[in-house]
Amino acid sequence: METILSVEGLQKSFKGTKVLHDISFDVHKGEIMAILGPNGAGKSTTIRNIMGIMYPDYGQVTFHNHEGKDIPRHKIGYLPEERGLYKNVKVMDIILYFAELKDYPIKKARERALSYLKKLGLEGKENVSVEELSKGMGQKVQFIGSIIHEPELLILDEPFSGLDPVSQDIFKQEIKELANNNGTAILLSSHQMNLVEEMCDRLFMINKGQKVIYGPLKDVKAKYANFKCSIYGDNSASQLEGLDHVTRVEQEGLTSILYLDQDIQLPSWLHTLPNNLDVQELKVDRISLHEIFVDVALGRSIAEEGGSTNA
Ligand SMILES: Nc1ncnc2c1ncn2[C@@H]1O[C@H](COP(=O)(O)OP(=O)(O)OP(=O)(O)O)[C@@H](O)[C@H]1O
Repeated sequence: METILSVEGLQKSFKGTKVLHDISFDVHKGEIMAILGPNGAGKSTTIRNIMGIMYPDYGQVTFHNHEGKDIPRHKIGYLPEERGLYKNVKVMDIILYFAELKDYPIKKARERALSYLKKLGLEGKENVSVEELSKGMGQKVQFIGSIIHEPELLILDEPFSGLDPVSQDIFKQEIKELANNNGTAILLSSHQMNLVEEMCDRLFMINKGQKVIYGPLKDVKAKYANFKCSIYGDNSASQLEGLDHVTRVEQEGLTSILYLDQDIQLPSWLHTLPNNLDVQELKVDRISLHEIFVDVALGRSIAEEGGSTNA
């Protein structure tokens, strides 16, 4: 697997407060790598250090064999968290402006722009002024601007925020195609865990500027996605909490969710359930990436473990 971007031992402080502690990860050609974490975890600061908007106090960023200020940034595409386009400029002109900034041939850029406008449902909008677009439409134009020059590495900071579900699906599809068909290395920051779970190959989760989890999605799920058992029936929380292998219980109405520990053997555990439990319905699932994320954000077992899988 060819490494396109390598981040090693990144540290950054603002006014004496350390917000990044020893952040290290790679992004490979043709993969979608997610950078995840609660608000204020340090995702955007990491991305800004990669983009050279600021430089780290320690550590380094390597793109192919280029480091720091020598990185050829025209080979990188970037959709920043802060959205913004010049208002009284036509859609095509702003996209061509992005292409020009990256030294990309204008004729080719125009053809690509028309094709992407069509793909993203903005056919015929090329001569419309940016101020006449809705927020979501503007975001699509900015997205096109970030990929118009066929970047080898694409960094997307919260690409789905503010998009309706249909547009989210279109973006998701497009991002997957860029990775699978064009071999673009993609670093994606997002809070939409369901989308991340459907898209990413690997993930890097940080909390308070520190690595918590790093590895392929399937390994992360195998390691952290414990079973949970939902029971519909009239049961007391204290009885359920007393059952073997139950780490915590959440109740809403007559539904109880029992979170189970890693050591469980499911068939034998089901046999140990006492006969006096009221079980009208019972379902067992693995917890989702969303729940793994919530565990990390709330400092439950995963964060305490400071665990990582092998990337
Ligand atoms: N320019 C700055 N000056 C001072 N503190 C900053 C600056 N930029 C970020 N921070 C602080 O660094 C920490 C990490 O912020 P960052 O924006 O990287 O988090 P994030 O993970 O992207 O969060 P969110 O999900 O809310 O966008 C926060 O405590 C933030 O207040």
